[in-house]
Amino acid sequence: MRLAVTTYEWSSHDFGGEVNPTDIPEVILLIPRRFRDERGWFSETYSVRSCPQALSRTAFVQDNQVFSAARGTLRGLHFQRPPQSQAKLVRVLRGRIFDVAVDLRVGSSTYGRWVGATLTAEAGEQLFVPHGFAHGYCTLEPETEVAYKVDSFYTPDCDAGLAWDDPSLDITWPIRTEEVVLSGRDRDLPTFANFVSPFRYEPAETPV
Ligand SMILES: Cc1cn([C@H]2C[C@H](O)[C@@H](COP(=O)(O)OP(=O)(O)O[C@H]3O[C@H](C)C(=O)[C@H](O)[C@H]3O)O2)c(=O)[nH]c1=O
Repeated sequence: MRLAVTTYEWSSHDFGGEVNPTDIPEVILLIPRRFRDERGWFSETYSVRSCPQALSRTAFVQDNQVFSAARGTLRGLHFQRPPQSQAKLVRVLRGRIFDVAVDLRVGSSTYGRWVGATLTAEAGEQLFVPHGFAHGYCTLEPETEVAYKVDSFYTPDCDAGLAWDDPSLDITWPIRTEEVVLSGRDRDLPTFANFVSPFRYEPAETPV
């Protein structure tokens, strides 16, 4: 079941943009401020100094950049199992995506539920996906480029996933099924019904 993403203005220069708690408070939508002038604009897209605590506590170790040729390219739902689970900070360099996080933390009040947000190069929205969540996105334009930070290195032996179209997750993807472009691996991912989660819910020590 989809949970809402609510937006409110955040005018503080501390971060300089907007931070939007979603209905799963650990999943955070951020819109870094853009300083515009006659040449264009400048934005600090990531800063340990000024980002929400949940991000400044995350020691990212790897940057990824992904090009998807076709609109409707769907990557996910993926996660890495412990001890190589990953938190991710996702943004779009070109085009638009619908980005989704699914709560896999046993004991969470939102276990098995998802939040989604449209991220665009035009506005610079970012989504922070913490440990314990599956992550996936579909592109909404051709030739979309996505960049994201992760806090654990790629570890194929820990790579895992769930089916994007699992009816028990009931994710409302904003694309028609017939236009979805999937990898062979993503076509064969298991369903949530047969899933035994390696993640446990741990209440955050401090607010995000
Ligand atoms: C993820 C990753 C992949 N690779 C290599 C492995 C393959 O040869 C090739 C494509 O990998 P894959 O098909 O797993 O790429 P995506 O389908 O975009 O996977 C990602 O999709 C969703 C959205 C995620 O959140 C994960 O970060 C990740 O699983 O890149 C690497 O060398 N390093 C990496 O960190």
